[in-house]
Amino acid sequence: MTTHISPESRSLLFCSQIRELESFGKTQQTEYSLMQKAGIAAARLAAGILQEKHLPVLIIAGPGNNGGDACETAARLAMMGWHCTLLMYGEPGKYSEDTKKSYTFASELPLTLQGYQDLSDILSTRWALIIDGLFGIGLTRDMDEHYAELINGINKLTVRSDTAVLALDLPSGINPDTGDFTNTQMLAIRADYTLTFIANKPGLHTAYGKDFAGKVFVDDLGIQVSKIPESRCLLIEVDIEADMLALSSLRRLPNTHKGHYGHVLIIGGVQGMSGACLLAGRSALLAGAGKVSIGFLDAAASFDALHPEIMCKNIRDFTVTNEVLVAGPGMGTSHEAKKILQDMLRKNTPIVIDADALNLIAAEPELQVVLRQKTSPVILTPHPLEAARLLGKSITQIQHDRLSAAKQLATTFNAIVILKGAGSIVSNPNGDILINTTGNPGLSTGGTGDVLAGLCGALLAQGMPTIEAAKFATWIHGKAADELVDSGIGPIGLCAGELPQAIRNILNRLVRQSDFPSQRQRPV
Ligand SMILES: NC(=O)C1=CN([C@@H]2O[C@H](COP(=O)(O)OP(=O)(O)OC[C@H]3O[C@@H](n4cnc5c(N)ncnc54)[C@H](O)[C@@H]3O)[C@@H](O)[C@H]2O)[C@H](O)CC1
Ligand SMILES: [K+]
Repeated sequence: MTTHISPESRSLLFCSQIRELESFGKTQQTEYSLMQKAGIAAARLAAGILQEKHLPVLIIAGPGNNGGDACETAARLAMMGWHCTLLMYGEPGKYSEDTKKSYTFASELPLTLQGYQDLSDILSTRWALIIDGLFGIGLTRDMDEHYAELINGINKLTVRSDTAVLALDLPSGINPDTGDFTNTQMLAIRADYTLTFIANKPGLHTAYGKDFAGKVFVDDLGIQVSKIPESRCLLIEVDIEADMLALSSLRRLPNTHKGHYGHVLIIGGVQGMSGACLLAGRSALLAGAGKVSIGFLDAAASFDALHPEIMCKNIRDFTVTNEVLVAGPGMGTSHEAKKILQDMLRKNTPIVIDADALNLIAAEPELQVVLRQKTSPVILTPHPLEAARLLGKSITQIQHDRLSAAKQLATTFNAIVILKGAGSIVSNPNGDILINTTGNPGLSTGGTGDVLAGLCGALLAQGMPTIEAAKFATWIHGKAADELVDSGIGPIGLCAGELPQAIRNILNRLVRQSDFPSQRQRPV
């Protein structure tokens, strides 16, 4: 039996694909059923979390097969000597065959079986670990009152104690495909760890799923790898070996000059918003662009006191030839801004479109036509509100299914899209989707989007292919924030202006590691 728990399973499968694999798995003759394998893997992980100390564990079993996984886990933990209380929902008479077997197995072992009628003892006990087997991928309706009471009670209990929560398959209440809640009450069990079965799932890595899943582990339950469909939805991880080719575009040969590393032109900066352009420009500079200019829409700053290397002019004084454009930071949405953007979109150069440039495109069908016709590389970097404007939807609709929104933007505008937010989505018009793994709430502050746009521009300017530039920029931007937080800078008070130096460190480290075979290692 192969029960291998890997924290790094990058392929993400949708619910319909998991169901197919589940059906296939059931036809395979093996010593253990899928449910038994799930229980064995979960008990093993729980033992690791508890560091083998035999403390009280609460296992919650719901009415479906997720509840069966829970019974199986409780049974295995009881056999290993843990003090288990199994809180049962649902009626044994209505269980699936597998769940019935697991329930019978558990009920014959030394553990405390409890019904859900009175939660007062449950919610006042100091559990070392709570295992959530209430609902898995089968939950589609709103929560009945007794489930709502349990979920609220568990979340209140764990927020003020050191009780750890392990979710089986997914935190109950989270949609496996989208990361949104499955219910209009916005209820889900908040987990510290999720052990997901058969394959990793997109909903654990974006939107509310990212908040509620904690650290994700994957167990394939021994399903033959050859049966697992090739996924078009992957987690972004930078891997020195696998990303060698993309990183090679950042290597520098001795006999080169600034012209080899491209010229990034930031376009924006109306009166009162020039800081956005400075942030984007500084980011492009520290991310390695050979030359950086800012074309201000209003009176230009004469130079950037922090980085006098950046050339500052009025945008009307530029003749655009082969620069990489970053349009939008602090651009405003005036008629003049629209005209300039229209001009820039017509140039046959790569362009990163952010902030007000996105708002202008959302409001002006003429600009949409020009954008769709572009043949040079385009990266759009909307946050959810900008995405909502571009698609004529509400933010709630965008966040309800971030993957579909990013996909729709990419196909509508024939561009690579980075939909920002917890678990940023990178979408390719060909249908491939990436979900970012780095970043933290320290990024929820003004100017971080300008830094991302500048970074995208710099990577394009240095010759990285468009999809790679979007992927690396998203990952490195989040990683920079993670490293700043690790060193005590943030999440509270992390400033966008602190990101470019951290980005520079990461880029140089990645290139160094990919350059010298002896130093190759994973960039963790
Ligand atoms: N089938 C297998 O061999 C394996 C399944 N695994 C686990 O099973 C779940 C999916 O199981 P399923 O029974 O389809 O769904 P759930 O357990 O999530 O529960 C759905 C269950 O609950 C009922 N229900 C749905 N919504 C509500 C509601 N709001 N109130 C009350 N009841 C509700 C619904 O009718 C169903 O009966 C999967 O996630 C895995 O954890 C394992 O992978 C092992 C193999
Ligand atoms: K669950």
